[in-house]
Amino acid sequence: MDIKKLQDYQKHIRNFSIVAHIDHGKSTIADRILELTDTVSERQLKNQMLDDMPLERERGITIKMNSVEIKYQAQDGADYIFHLIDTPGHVDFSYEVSRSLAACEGALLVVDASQGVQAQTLANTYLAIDNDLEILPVINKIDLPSADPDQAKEEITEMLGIDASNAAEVSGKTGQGIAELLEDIVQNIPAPTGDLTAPLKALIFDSKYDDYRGVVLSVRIEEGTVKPGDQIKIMNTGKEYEVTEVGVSSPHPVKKDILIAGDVGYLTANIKSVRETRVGDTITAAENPTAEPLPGYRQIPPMVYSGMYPVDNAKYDDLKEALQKFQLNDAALEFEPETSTALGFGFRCGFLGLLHMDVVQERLEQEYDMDLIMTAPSVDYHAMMNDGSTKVIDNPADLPTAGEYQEVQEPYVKAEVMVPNDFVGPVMELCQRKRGDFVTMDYLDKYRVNVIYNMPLAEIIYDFFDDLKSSTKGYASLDYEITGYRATDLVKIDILLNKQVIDALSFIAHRDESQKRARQMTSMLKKLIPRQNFEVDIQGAIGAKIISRATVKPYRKDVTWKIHTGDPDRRAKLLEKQKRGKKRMKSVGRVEVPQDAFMAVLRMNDDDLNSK
Ligand SMILES: Nc1nc2c(ncn2[C@@H]2O[C@H](COP(=O)(O)OP(=O)(O)OP(=O)(O)O)[C@@H](O)[C@H]2O)c(=O)[nH]1
Repeated sequence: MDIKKLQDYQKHIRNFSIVAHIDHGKSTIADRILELTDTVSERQLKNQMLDDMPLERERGITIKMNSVEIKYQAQDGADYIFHLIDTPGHVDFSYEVSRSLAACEGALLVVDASQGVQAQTLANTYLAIDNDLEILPVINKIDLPSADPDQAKEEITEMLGIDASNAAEVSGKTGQGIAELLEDIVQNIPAPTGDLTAPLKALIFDSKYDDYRGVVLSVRIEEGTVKPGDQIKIMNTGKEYEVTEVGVSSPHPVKKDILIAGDVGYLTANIKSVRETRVGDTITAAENPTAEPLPGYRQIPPMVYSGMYPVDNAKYDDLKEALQKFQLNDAALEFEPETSTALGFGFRCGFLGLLHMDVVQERLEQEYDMDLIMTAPSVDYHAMMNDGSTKVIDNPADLPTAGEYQEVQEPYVKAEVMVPNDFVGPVMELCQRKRGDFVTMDYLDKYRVNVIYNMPLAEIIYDFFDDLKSSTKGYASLDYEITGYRATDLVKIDILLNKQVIDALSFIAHRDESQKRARQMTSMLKKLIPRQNFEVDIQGAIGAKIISRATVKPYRKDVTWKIHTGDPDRRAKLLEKQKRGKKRMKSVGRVEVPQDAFMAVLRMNDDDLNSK
């Protein structure tokens, strides 16, 4: 091994991430960089190359981060190696941002020239600062007529304390300024400095299960080197493996002979089981281990829980296996078995937020071919029991009956909403309606205000974000963090179908709102539960007291009655459609309940009730 050569190579590495507020153009800029450096040929370059999961493309959001090795010949004539690590932009995924930043020396801070600094810009910049990264401000979308790069620079300097006077001005759309940005990266982001001769010390920042190669680990080598044939040890578990392959993603896997301190790449070592590695663990050499592991990652607790059940009860084991595989790619997903009298055997799953929950459900259905019923999301409550113990309730059905506990506490968040002045009124009105307590209001500049409220997490996870967008014409941005638990006056509302309590439909609400919520829920269920050949009686109850009711009338004839004499093709199609619809139905007692009904609690907004 020629150390001099490797040291010289190391000096030419630049590891960086792109951080931004959602939609400010991270992925677009990444694409332009890939294109300009010929990392991907034009034929290969699909829009937003880094977002390779179908779901990401569909939704236009970056969910899992990816790293790409880019070769760049700078104006000084030398060849540089960039490792660009993409990060997700949604609040639900900030834990992944933090993970990817730990693998970098620098970050491009992308700010939309027409929007300026927004909530997630602040949050992500703080994560970058926490990781001691060199931050390069980049003003994007300068092609827009509404762009005001000087204003954006001023905001970065004032609000983040980062000198942005020399910030790159680019357009991810037209490619303007990207060439200069590449030079900026070479000049301003420091090269990694890890000791090449020290024992191996590498951080696992992501892992992926591959049917052929087993677990593929994304690693950042901090010290030493690693190559195929080396014996490695995972420090957390003490387990040893022989490295079978190392390489980089470019963005497709490219094998390499060796990875050295400063490299960001992948490693395989016949790691078979889902539970053998954890993102955040340190890898070292088995024979000559490093003294101390790297700091690792904070385990981010789930914020939202929901029951997940196979539509077909016989698929329980398949679902278990799918969840286990899935969890390898998604350290934030938690699950444990649970049973529901209504739905049978399933799992209680913990998610980072509603978007995360949707993403997990959709991917399990698409990639693992599962048909799932999910129950309404809930936060976890703490019940202070009469005997002095604390019971954690992540399933509303488990809330003990009144009298058995002293009080129930719910998680609270500090919510920061950044809005233009004109919308302060509607934002405050909304926060108040969601049981928020006003904390303070900071005027950021002439135009914008940061409004801070303490609010129950349960109010945020439902439709707060959508309501916020619609009451501010999309101008507001939201950031929140859990601050603790508070006792509030909560009650459990049970839903009965034909006099039978359906545990999967129970939910928890504030007592002041319980009557309204129960009414909304029963009328929503009336709309969602299809007619059956008998009457379905829907009731909302607190304990034994019925507080709302609705009835689904029986149907008279089968759906094809209108066209009995008509086209047989159409009749067949209609029956097929009906059958497909059934896939997502669950028989609860005798009543067929569709998936939507279990999510009805999410759709009980005021408009629906007012329209009654
Ligand atoms: N006019 C203009 N539009 C841009 C520019 N850069 C990005 N966009 C558009 O802005 C939108 C968001 O861009 P993305 O690159 O997906 O944003 P992102 O920050 O990666 O978003 P997430 O991955 O969801 O966090 C897309 O519709 C882009 O086409 C630009 O320089 N000019």
